Amino acid sequence: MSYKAFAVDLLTDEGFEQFVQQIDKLKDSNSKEAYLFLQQYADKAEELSVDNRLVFYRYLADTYSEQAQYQQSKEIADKALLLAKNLSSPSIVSAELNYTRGFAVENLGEFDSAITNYQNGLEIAESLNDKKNIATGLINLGAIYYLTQKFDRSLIVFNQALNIAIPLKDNELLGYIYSELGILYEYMYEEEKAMAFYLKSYEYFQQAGKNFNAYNSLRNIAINHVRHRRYEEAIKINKEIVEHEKEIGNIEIMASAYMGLAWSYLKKKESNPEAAYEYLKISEQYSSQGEQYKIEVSFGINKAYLLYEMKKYNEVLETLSLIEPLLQDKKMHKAAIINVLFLKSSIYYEQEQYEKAYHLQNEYFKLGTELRESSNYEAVEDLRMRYESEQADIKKQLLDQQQSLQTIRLKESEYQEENRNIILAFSAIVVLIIGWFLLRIIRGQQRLVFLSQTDGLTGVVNRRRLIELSDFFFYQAKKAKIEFSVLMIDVDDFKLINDTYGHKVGDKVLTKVAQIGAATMRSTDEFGRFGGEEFIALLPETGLEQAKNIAERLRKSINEHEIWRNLIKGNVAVSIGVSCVDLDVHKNADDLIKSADILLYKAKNQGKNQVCY
Ligand SMILES: Nc1nc2c(ncn2[C@@H]2O[C@H](COP(=O)(O)OP(=O)(O)OP(=O)(O)O)[C@@H](O)[C@H]2O)c(=O)[nH]1
Repeated sequence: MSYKAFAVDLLTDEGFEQFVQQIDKLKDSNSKEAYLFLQQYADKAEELSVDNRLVFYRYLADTYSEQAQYQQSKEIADKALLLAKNLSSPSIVSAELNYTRGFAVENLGEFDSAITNYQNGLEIAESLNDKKNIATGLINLGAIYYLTQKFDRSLIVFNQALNIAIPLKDNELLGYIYSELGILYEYMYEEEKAMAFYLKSYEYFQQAGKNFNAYNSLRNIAINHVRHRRYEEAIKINKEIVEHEKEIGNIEIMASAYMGLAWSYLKKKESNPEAAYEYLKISEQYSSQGEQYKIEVSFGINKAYLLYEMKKYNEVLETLSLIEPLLQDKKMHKAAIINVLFLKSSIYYEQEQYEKAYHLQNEYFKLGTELRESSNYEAVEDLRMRYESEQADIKKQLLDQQQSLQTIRLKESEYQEENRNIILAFSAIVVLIIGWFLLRIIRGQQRLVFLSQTDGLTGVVNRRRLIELSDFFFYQAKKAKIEFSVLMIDVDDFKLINDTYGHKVGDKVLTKVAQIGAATMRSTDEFGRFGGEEFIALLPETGLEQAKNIAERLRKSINEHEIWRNLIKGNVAVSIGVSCVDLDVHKNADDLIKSADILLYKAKNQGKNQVCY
């Protein structure tokens, strides 16, 4: 359907209901056409009654938002909210206008103002006991919370929304909640759960006939694929998306589809930087059409990363200089700033401007730690478990109320199969723009290992990094119930080596031990210097038995190495303590390291040059 096919005299109080129905249809099929259609009537709205005028303005503000014209959306919503003050009793359209305004300012980076609007809207909806709008307000609040890293609050309000939406059986609402839960789980590094929620939201939007939203859910699925580095698949899907441009009619999705293509072409096995650059340019054209703060920042960061990968360092700095003012003015979440710091410090490092690189890198780590601490993943984990079991209970109750559980399950599985086929047929996804921030942080942290956390003498990772990594592996082991072992390694009679051959030789011995240690490890392990003549090996996804074998192999490689002949008389030996995570005994990574240390001293006491576990 085209907006031109609409009759022009539709916007009257008498025909208003019909007008709204038509607009709803048009919005579902093509948001750009709905936007163009409403534009034609903007002047005519003055002739409507106050009630109808408010509804018209809400639609107008909504379509502005859908076209990423947030400033206009905000202005229209402000005008309408002023008008709403004249109403004799509160109307639900005031709640909706608050949500619309909140969404606009959220995308302009004004988070506090957005929270106020969402809370105002929620209050009105509650006073009118309008369940759907209460749920909508909760969804909006939940999204702001995860954007500002308050994951626990976000989880709470999404679950409140879910508890309202499930009995209402409102597919559109459920689509929104699952989509938001998907993003939240993505922020919490729960990739599989995120994917499951996106799929659910896709299914609900499909059932609700919400075309644009369904595409948006598919776009969110994309980030999941990209995180797993399935670039070929991402290319196929992004190409599908760009082919459906007319149907989708949204510049944000287009900008991110082309950005997704650019990344995939650059990072895939047979990298194609030229194609990547071309796609980057197309993406730039789309993103420049919108004034969306999120697009501007995200696009800029993505562009900078791509240029960095292409080693176009001056262009990277130029791009970053355009983003930085946006970050200073507005309260965007810290992830964006972290990315800018990382990129700048990496470039200064490449350009051998070490002092600048070091300075920025310190800021990067400080902010990274703050971000991690403020996120408080463990507390969220407990909440998550509670809510997931609660949801499972609610679902069971609902099913119990209907026919026999057996038939329903059968129907469900048929339905899921059908949906899976639809998804496979589409296989269309685009990158979720905010999600890129997260992806970039992970990469950033990996790269900076080489810049800062290396032991100056031996070249292996230093104590600080070992502690960070052990915390991370321990958290993973606890969360996903996978094993994690630690080897504590100490050079035997090292004082004697120092005293006999001097400190220089002592240093060489330490360097060689580090080199042999690092070379003996698997690619997933980390070998580093803990201090003095002590080393640690971190072995993620490794049980005690396997860790013992690795420790023994390491002890032998060091003790039997030929290199010692050139340095000292006899061979260098090490003692090793081996400990594997036992959640009944170890509360954190520090406990685990202490266990390994105790076993190391047992090995020393039993005669050195041996492994104890
Ligand atoms: N050359 C050199 N020596 C170091 C370095 N760091 C610590 N040391 C020395 O390592 C020696 C460690 O000695 P001890 O703790 O007595 O241990 P040990 O002689 O290895 O004895 P056991 O551990 O019982 O086998 C000390 O003399 C330290 O001064 C370093 O970076 N370079």
